[in-house]
Amino acid sequence: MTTSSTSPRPGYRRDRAEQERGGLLVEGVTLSLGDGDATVTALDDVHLDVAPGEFVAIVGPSGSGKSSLLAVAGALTTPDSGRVLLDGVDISRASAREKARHRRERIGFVFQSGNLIPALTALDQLRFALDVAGRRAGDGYDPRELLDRVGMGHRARHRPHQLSGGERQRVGIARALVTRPAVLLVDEPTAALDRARSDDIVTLLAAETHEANVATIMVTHDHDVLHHCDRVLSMVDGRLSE
Ligand SMILES: Nc1ncnc2c1ncn2[C@@H]1O[C@H](COP(=O)(O)OP(=O)(O)OP(=O)(O)O)[C@@H](O)[C@H]1O
Repeated sequence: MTTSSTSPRPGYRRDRAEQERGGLLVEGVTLSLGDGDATVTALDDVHLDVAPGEFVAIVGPSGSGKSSLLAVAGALTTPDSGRVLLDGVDISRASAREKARHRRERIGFVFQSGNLIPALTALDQLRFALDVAGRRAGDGYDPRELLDRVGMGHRARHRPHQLSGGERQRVGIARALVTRPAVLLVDEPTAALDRARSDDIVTLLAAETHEANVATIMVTHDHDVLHHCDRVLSMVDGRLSE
């Protein structure tokens, strides 16, 4: 697809000043993976603008580049070209140490099945995330209040093996949000859940995106939950479109 100055790029909604103030801006990002003849263009001139409090879903076939986009937006992979701005700061060219700091302090990740630490209670999962980010009491959300907010206050002392899949996912969402990140990156959150639980979890993600005023990107194959999202974008062959 060709973009020109007269046709807005997919995912661009806000003016420059707003983009500089907050949220996530992916600007002309290209990423190749592999070597020599086996090189694949995983991301091909991708533009994406997600405002604070906005919930954006990305759908697309297997191998289209969705995970690559999350990796670039989460400062896990450095793009070949383009920029990734978090609250107006370009994180794509930061040093490895700076990127790690952004991941701990400014970016929340939610994975398929919660990815909780087996030995820790639900409450300690959140406390640990605050510790790792170097946060003190009052700096970030109160872990107990946040567990209540995601409907898990009554499971605060339970360990992951004592929780259902949906409950683990709720704790995973609370853990990702406890540091008050600017961006929440969510990878297939409903893959391990039945339809009713899936709907509950994405309802919660939508509510928390607005409550925490975080810029959320969710990659999903689950078309039944898309009505909870503010915007749905498609990824095909490394290109993003509305
Ligand atoms: N480490 C790698 N080395 C080489 N090619 C890779 C590597 N990781 C991914 N790719 C390729 O990059 C392209 C994009 O992959 P990506 O995992 O981002 O797609 P996806 O849309 O997330 O797929 P899925 O829905 O199956 O998770 C694919 O063609 C994939 O084969």
